Amino acid sequence: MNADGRTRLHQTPEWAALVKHREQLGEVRLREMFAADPGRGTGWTLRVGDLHVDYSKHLVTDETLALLQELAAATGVSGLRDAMFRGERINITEDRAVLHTALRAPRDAVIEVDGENVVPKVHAVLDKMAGFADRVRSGEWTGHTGRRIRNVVNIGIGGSDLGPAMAYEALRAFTDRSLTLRFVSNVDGADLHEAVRDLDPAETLFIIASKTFTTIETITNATSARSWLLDGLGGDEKAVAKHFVALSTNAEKVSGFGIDTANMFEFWDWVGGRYSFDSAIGLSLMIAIGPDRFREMLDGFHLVDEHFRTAPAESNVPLLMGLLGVWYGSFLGAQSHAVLPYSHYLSKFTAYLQQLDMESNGKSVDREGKPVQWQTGPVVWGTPGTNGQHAYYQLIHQGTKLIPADFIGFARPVDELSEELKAQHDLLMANFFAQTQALAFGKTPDEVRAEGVPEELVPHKTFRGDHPTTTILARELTPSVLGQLVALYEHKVFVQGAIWNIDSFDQWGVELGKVLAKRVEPALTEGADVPGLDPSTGALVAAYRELRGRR
Ligand SMILES: O=P(O)(O)OC[C@H]1O[C@H](O)[C@H](O)[C@@H](O)[C@@H]1O
Repeated sequence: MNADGRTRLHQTPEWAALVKHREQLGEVRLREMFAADPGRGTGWTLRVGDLHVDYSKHLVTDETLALLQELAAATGVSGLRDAMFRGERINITEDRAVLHTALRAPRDAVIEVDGENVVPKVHAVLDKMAGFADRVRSGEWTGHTGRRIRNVVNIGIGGSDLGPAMAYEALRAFTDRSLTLRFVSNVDGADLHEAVRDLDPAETLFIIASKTFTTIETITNATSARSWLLDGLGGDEKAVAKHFVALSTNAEKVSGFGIDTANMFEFWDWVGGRYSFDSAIGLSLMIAIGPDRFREMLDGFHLVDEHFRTAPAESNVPLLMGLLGVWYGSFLGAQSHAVLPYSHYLSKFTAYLQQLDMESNGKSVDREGKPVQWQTGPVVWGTPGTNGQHAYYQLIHQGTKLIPADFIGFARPVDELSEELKAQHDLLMANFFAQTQALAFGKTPDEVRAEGVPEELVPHKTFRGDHPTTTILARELTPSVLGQLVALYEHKVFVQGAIWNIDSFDQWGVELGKVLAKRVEPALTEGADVPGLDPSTGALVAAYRELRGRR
């Protein structure tokens, strides 16, 4: 029991019912479940927007799903969801509203934070971004020497990098191919070096993306980028105004850095970094794909927001995906979750989801600050599927770990591929379907024997199967579909955080390393003493100084 009288999650009857169900269920064999219910393949599918979602290959029965839904009801998922959409301060440790859903609301929507409708502000910034993006795209916005902008370099990290970088890759086929976009995040100077070494400063626009505008990696890279620009353009400080814009919530720090706030695109503290690429943080993407495509993407997000907000529990896709994750993590002991897109364009999608999911739900105290007695967020990992097949799928198929996976694929390749390359798409998707089939149904020893395999090799060539997957299939990867996919995962993460009773919207876990880095840096550069440095790190610092040629 908590101080406020709430029963803790693992002590609720709904949790106990799932523990008991798990014991009674024993081994789940997908072959048997499909044999008993041949309609499972067509019946266990849902549709949201353009996404066809198949969950038939999961280690669950009707009863499992019913019990999970009871857990969601008992833990107040829908109440917290409604509070989020209403703009209540559900990020309790930072005392903030959580309103990324307002970023994609239509112009006439009304969403209030502290009595103020934020939708007009959202659209005012979107309009300002659209005006700027159009001017860059048309060549009307020129650099300091009057040349048109041909290169856009986004400098940001975490939520100020991963979203636009991922979406730019995802929507490459919709981008203006005459523009070069690059993303710099790492404070390793090699990142900026490689990004600008072949660019002409006279044609390069830097977008400095930082919610707080205090992130040391970003400010350091932005300072170096400014030097590179000024060196290349003869040192006239006035050049900065034509080559630097900022995306931030912090006007004071932006002008302190030397960027005119007229060239700043604003967002607000109720937008979490990892939920921000549909805010001003998406400016680089908007320049690449144009404001109309960007709006299509926002409408895709909004469509899934509305689905999550209004669809009944049994057909609510983010709710279902969240519950399945809770089942595997909290009741079947899965530690990780693979996301495997069968699309080259989604090559950065899983990396993007890592921040979304792991920074949100990587928590070990509940909303009341008590240690959790249950598993929280999984390790999220994966790369585009076919590449993974030739690398780590072995472990998924025949290793000892339970790894639930999401397979994401598309029926059509992008239009601009040649006919020959388009024809390869069927082979790509044949792999997509074959893998989920093999994972679910495996290959029995008898099937292996029937192929004439010598007895001693039979165990090696047997596939147990029963590896659970969700299949998400859409016609093609458009801006709208990308928005739908991201919103689906945002809300999946929300559902899990709500059930586990953790604050999915803070990220205190990244703070300690930042503080310690600041403390250690003078030891590396000047050999200064670091008070309280532990012996292991102290010895490593000494070795570093020696290798670096500093004594
Ligand atoms: O956008 P910024 O304020 O520069 O923050 C960039 C990133 O850094 C932090 O360390 C947080 O962990 C992330 O949530 C955030 O997205």
